Amino acid sequence: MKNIAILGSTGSIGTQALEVIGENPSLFNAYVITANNNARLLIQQALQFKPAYAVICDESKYAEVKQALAKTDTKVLAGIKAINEIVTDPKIDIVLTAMVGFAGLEPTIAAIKAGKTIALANKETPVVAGELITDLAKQHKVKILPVDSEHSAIYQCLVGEENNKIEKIILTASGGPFRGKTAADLAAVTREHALKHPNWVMGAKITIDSATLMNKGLEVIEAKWLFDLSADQIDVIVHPQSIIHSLVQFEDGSIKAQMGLPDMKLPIQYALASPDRLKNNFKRFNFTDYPQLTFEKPDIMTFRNLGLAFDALNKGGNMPCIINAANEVAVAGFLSNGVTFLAMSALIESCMQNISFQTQPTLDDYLNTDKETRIFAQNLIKQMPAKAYNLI
Ligand SMILES: NC(=O)C1=CN([C@@H]2O[C@H](COP(=O)(O)OP(=O)(O)OC[C@H]3O[C@@H](n4cnc5c(N)ncnc54)[C@H](OP(=O)(O)O)[C@@H]3O)[C@@H](O)[C@H]2O)C=CC1
Ligand SMILES: CC(=O)[C@@H](O)[C@H](O)COP(=O)(O)O
Ligand SMILES: [Mn+2]
Repeated sequence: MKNIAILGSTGSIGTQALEVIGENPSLFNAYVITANNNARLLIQQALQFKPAYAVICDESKYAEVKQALAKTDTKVLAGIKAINEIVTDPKIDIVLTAMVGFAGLEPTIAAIKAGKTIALANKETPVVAGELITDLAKQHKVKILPVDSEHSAIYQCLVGEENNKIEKIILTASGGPFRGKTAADLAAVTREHALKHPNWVMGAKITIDSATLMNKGLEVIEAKWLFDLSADQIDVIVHPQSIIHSLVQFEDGSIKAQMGLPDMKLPIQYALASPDRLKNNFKRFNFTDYPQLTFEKPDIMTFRNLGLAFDALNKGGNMPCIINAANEVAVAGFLSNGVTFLAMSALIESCMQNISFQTQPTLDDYLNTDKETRIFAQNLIKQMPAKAYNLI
């Protein structure tokens, strides 16, 4: 029986992880669950899964959760510091990082330092601090098992290939809801359009990232660190059906792909059960339902974020941290209707040009870069009319 700490149990990945745990009660136990402020769902999950701990980040919701769980054995904690502490509990086997955004960084570091296996969904962590995280994982002999579907695909393709060199990897991208659109079309798109992903149902932030292709940019950086690759070993191909989740090309030219219907429960289950595969009743892929699997080049002239992410990867240092923070502010601004779709790339580029660059950042430097970038980006949003951004 593995004890799992699910950081972000109330989100898209978190709720699907609980489904996987519920389907395999003899293998997995939800030992810790956490939410940012969704107290109602956290309470429901605690009543159903009976974890040892339920943590609510928003301290103003503590009393509500505590009262609702008063007659249970679940201990209730509050605040982000409580998450950093609870991940070190000796009974935890795996920490599933399913929180969204930069907030995932410190709990992931705390969990690695405590020697916990990491099931990594929070891609922002390796984007911001890939070198620091992978060095720490080596130092503490900790496994980082990818949950992101593309990285899980690559990881699965690499099983049994430990002695073989990777020539390159090919990350597949759906192209998002605006595939094929021109910049003029994009000037008028709304958050409602952008939130309709063609193949996946996910949290709001990653869904917008998919629409701008920033998700693929973040995944390129994530892949660099998880698989120790250089930027020119990472290709991106648009595959609108999201059936091939990614591919690895070895030095003999042979390509291995991992395929399946788009369903995050599979990579979540694979990470939790690793190295085993578990029998399940997930819907199976049928070739005749998909007479065409198609592939095309990403349009990086229109969807500028993918190119910006490659620039950040090539520049290194704290630049990926800068694009991550700028992107989080841009996406929040777009979701609240204050920033237009095209303005998001302009905002990110402006942050890349203006925030102090550091070649060898420490954790404190990342924390400061994140703060500095958010303030700068928020000021840009306040000062400049959205229309002006649209013209850049
Ligand atoms: N959804 C997907 O299919 C995929 C997601 N990922 C990655 O997984 C991560 C989670 O994504 P997803 O599940 O879609 O996101 P959601 O927005 O659906 O869920 C986010 C979770 O994190 C919690 N949370 C949000 N902000 C904070 C914070 N500041 N401090 C602590 N907890 C917080 C939320 O709590 P509350 O509910 O209270 O707000 C919620 O439990 C992201 O990094 C994403 O890129 C990767 C591949 C696929
Ligand atoms: C499910 C998952 O891993 C997402 O990251 C998904 O890949 C998003 O799709 P695109 O970014 O390819 O549109
Ligand atoms: Mn992905």
